[in-house]
Parts: sequence; structure tokens; C-alpha cells
Amino acid sequence: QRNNSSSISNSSRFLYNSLPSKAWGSTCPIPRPEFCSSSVIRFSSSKSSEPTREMQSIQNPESISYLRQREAAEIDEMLMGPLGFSVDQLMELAGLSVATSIEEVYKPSEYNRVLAICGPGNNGGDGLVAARHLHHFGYKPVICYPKRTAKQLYTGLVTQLESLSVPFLAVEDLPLDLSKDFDILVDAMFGFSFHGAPRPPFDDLIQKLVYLHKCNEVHEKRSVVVSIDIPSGWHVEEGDVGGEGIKPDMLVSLTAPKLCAKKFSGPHHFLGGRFIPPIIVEKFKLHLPPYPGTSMCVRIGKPPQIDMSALRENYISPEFLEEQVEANPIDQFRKWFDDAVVAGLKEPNAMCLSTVGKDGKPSSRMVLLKGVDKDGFVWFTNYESRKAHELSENPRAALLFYWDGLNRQVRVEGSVQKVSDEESEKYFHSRPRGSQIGAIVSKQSSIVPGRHVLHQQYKELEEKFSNISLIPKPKHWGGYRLEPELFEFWQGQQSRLHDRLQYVPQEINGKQVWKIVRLAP
Ligand SMILES: NC(=O)C1=CN([C@@H]2O[C@H](COP(=O)(O)OP(=O)(O)OC[C@H]3O[C@@H](n4cnc5c(N)ncnc54)[C@H](OP(=O)(O)O)[C@@H]3O)[C@@H](O)[C@H]2O)[C@@H](O)CC1
Ligand SMILES: Cc1cc2nc3c(=O)[nH]c(=O)nc-3n(C[C@H](O)[C@H](O)[C@H](O)COP(=O)(O)O)c2cc1C
Ligand SMILES: Cc1ncc(COP(=O)(O)O)c(C=O)c1O
Ligand SMILES: [K+]
Repeated sequence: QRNNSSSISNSSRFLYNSLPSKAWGSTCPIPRPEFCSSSVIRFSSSKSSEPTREMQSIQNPESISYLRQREAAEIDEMLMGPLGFSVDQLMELAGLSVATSIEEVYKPSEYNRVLAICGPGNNGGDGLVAARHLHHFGYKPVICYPKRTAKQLYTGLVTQLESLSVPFLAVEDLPLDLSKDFDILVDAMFGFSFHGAPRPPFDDLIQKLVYLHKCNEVHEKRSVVVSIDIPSGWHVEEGDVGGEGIKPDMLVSLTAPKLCAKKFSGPHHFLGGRFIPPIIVEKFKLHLPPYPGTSMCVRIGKPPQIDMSALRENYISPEFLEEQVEANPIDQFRKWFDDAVVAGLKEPNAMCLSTVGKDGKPSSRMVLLKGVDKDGFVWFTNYESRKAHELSENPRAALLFYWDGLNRQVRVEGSVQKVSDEESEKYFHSRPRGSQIGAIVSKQSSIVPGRHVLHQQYKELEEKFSNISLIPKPKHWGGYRLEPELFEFWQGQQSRLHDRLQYVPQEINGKQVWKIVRLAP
């Protein structure tokens, strides 16, 4: 009964772009969804649902370690001495984490034009590496690299960027107001070896970034400053001593935050440089957030609060036209479902089921589609649940699929019937044993005194069935099939001028056919 994705359509082997809008700065405490992947709260679906250490540690910036300048240099020496790293390696990983941090927050569809201002040391090298990765991520980077180092590592990084046709601009050629030409300014001038007052030409470059902050107060579209490791010009331990320095929107601390990062008040503090061995963690008593999954960066502290009313996407998708669609809506559904599978969407078979009992009050919940063919859409559930009661009073129901990333929605409406007992039996026994026992334990939609009751019953049944290969399907568990009478395929488009194609059944010369009409968005 598993959906077979072998006949995958070629039409969209990619996720469509959508432009995130800027919604920062207000008071609604809803974390911006795109940050979830980098924040430490990552809920794994396939493993246990017990909270992991990662989930528990919404890190409080107070509990994070901050390094003194001397300690940062010492870690550098240890890594590149006894611990066997080369500077190229560390710089590559550092630059990659800067680029991935940027991508987590500032999507290339909206923040495309990047200026990386690179200094003479390793911080500048991180900037060059980050710019290369940003290019590959779809950004348009430009480099300002006024004090070049003759070392092979650096000349190599320059050559790599030139081979990608990334332009290099002289300081004199930079516009006075950087915000007109660039969406993101990467401050890669100085890192933890900075001391004293900035010397030319970096003094002026720093002023340009300070000035940018003032311009931003005037312009509608904001450019953002991303500082690598240290906001350039800040004292490595004391921070922005005179209060007149750069005020970055994002700080990407490398290895561990330096003391000055405590003074960072921008919305996005990330940690990068996922290479620290335990010996360093122990020696320097480092408390740092764990990196989620395979990510090269992790957010420090909570995501900023956002203005919910300003939260919106502008959908950008290929046109969805009458002449492209399948005559049969089930075929069209299969095509889009296959696209969702190819796009790697999580649980593309998850659908919202809406039912209405005899009191006329609608109710909705998610269920998993377990089969679709000319006869309809099948899911499995408990025949004594709320949905089941409502369906027994009124068989009319609606299904809704939303495929985020493809900017697509499908609506299906029709009448529901139970599937045959054999069909339910067959599916029930295909489920993992745990889910079969779970179905026996759960008197779905009834009140339970606590989790422990379910677990106790589960344990007892597990024992009871330990020597029995076939767990009997409870009578009250089985499938439903919705026979569709109406479909709507929705493809999100710019300016809310979406494509909506509706299929309605029509009888022509005694034959049932599907009529396709376009609805206003
Ligand atoms: N494990 C790690 O820790 C990793 C660290 N990594 C990165 O390395 C960074 C540290 O790099 P770094 O040591 O090369 O020093 P950095 O700060 O880039 O600049 C030194 C240059 O600036 C100059 N300079 C100094 N003050 C100045 C002033 N006032 N005005 C003008 N110039 C001034 C100084 O010249 P000097 O004064 O010595 O003549 C020298 O040329 C670190 O923050 C991180 O980004 C990652 O790549 C990998 C992992
Ligand atoms: C993604 C997802 C898929 C679900 N799939 C099913 C399902 O296939 N069958 C089911 O009975 N409940 C499923 N549930 C749980 C239902 O949403 C719901 O909580 C449960 O069926 C009780 O609903 P009711 O009280 O309205 O009958 C799923 C929940 C989610 C979030
Ligand atoms: C309670 C319940 N029943 C049934 C299902 C259907 O999925 P499966 O048969 O794959 O367990 C789900 C899925 O989330 C569920 O939560
Ligand atoms: K910097």
C-alpha cells in the first residue's frame, strides 16, 4: 500500500523560490520558521519523541563561554600545532559556516548582492572563502580586498574567486552609500588579532559600514552587515568602546564567541567552525550549543521576535496552465505527488481531513494518505474516533494537501466510505508492530488520565504478544476511502495572482467527464 514513486515526473525537480519578506522588529513572539533548522531545537521524526539534549538547550547567551583574545590565539595555535590542522582547512570550514549562517537568515532571492570587505589576516581569508560559497549558493558576491597577502593560501583564494568571475573592487570604486548597491555587507576586515585603532584604508571602510546603519534608517530596503568573528574596529574583549562602531545585524563567531560578542545586540548571533576536538572543549571549559544535524552553524540565543502581520511569502513558480494539466484529476494528483516526493518534502502524503457531524460544526485534523487510485483516497484510523463519528453522521468530507517548497495546494471533496475489512486487515499487518499495538491501546479521541496509562497498557500488550507473530487487528480500526467529486489544483504565483484549476464532474452524452475551470485567485 505504500505509494510508489517510481514514475516520477520531470516537470519540477526543484523547489520553487519564494521570497521571504522582512518581518523583524515587532512584538509578536512567533519564531521565524526558517530559523528552526539552525536553532538547537530540532525535532527528529523518525527517532524517539523523548526530548533530546539538543531540544532541551535553548541556550541562554549567559551560559555560553566567551574567550579572551589570548585564549582565542592559544586555541588557534593548538589547532594548527599539536592537533594537526592546517590553516587552509580551518579557514575553509570557517568560511563555509559564515556562508551557511548567512543563507539561514538572508535568502539569496531577496538579499542577492553581497560585498565582502576583506582584511589582511585570516579574518579576511574567511571572507574570501565565504564569498566563494555564497557564489555557489546563488548570491552575487563582489570583493573589496585592499591589502592583499602574498601567501599562496590567499593568492589561491583570489584565483578561485576570479575563476568564478567574482569581481574585485578597489576602495576608490566603492559607492559612498553602500546600501544602494549591496544587500549584504560582509565585514571580514579584522578578527581576534585586531589591536589599537584601525589604520587606512580600513578606518574609512569601517566608517562606511557605520554610515550604512544611518542610511538604513532612511531607506525602505535595508542592507545588512554580517561581521565575521569580531565586528571590525571593536575591541576584542571590550566591544564597541566609544559606541560609534559598526552595529552588525549578524555576528558569526568562530570556534567560540570572543568576549566582545557579549556586547552584540543585533538579531542574529551564530556560531561556526565545527571542528573543535574535546581536548579544547575541556581545556578551555567551553560551553557551546550543539550543532544540529549536519549543519555548519548554530544560532546562539533565541531567534528575534517578529511582526506576524508582516510575515508573508511571495510565491515564484512556473505557470500552471490549462493546456498542461492531465484530463483526469487523479493523474494530475499523482504527477504533483511525485513532484513532492522528488522535491524531498517531508510526508508529502500528509493531508488535512475536514469532517462535519450532524451539529454542522466542522473539524479538521491531519491524516496520512495510504493509497490513491480511480476509486479514491484512502487513509486509516480508529472507527470510534471523533472523525469516525462525524463521518457516520455525514459522509461528506474534504481533503487538503499543502506542499510547501513547491508552492502548491490541492483540495479534494467528496463522499467517504469504509474500505473493506480485508483491505484494513492487509494494511494493519503491514504497519510496524509498535503501531499495531498502539492502535489497540489507543481509544482514539477519548480522555486518558495520563501518558503513563497508555505506556502501561502498551507494555502489557507487548508482553502478551511477545510469542505471537500476528497481532489481531482491533475491530474498531480500519480505512476510509473518499470518492472525489471536486478537485482544485493551486499553484502560488507572484502578487497573489495564483493559478487555480478546478475539476468538476460533468455528464456529456451520458458519459462522466471532468470539466476544468480556472478560478480567480
Ligand atoms: N581557530 C581559529 O581561531 C580560527 C580563526 N579563524 C579566523 O582567523 C581570525 C584571526 O586571524 P588573524 O590572527 O590572522 O588576525 P586578524 O584579526 O584577521 O587580522 C590580523 C591582521 O590585521 C592587522 N591589524 C591588526 N590590527 C590592525 C589595525 N588596528 N589596523 C590595521 N590593521 C590591523 C594585522 O597587522 P599587524 O598589526 O600585525 O601589522 C594583521 O595583518 C579569526 O578572528 C577568525 O576570523 C579562521 O580562519 C579559522 C579558525
Ligand atoms: C502528519 C500527521 C499524520 C497523521 N495521520 C493520522 C492517520 O493517518 N490516522 C489517524 O488516525 N490519525 C492520524 N494523525 C493524528 C490525527 O491528526 C488526529 O489527532 C487523530 O486522528 C484524532 O482525530 P479526531 O479526534 O478528530 O478523530 C496524524 C497526525 C499528523 C500530524
Ligand atoms: C494515530 C495514528 N494512526 C494512524 C496513522 C497512520 O500512519 P501509519 O499507518 O503509517 O502509522 C498515524 C500517523 O501519524 C497516526 O498518528
Ligand atoms: K570581522
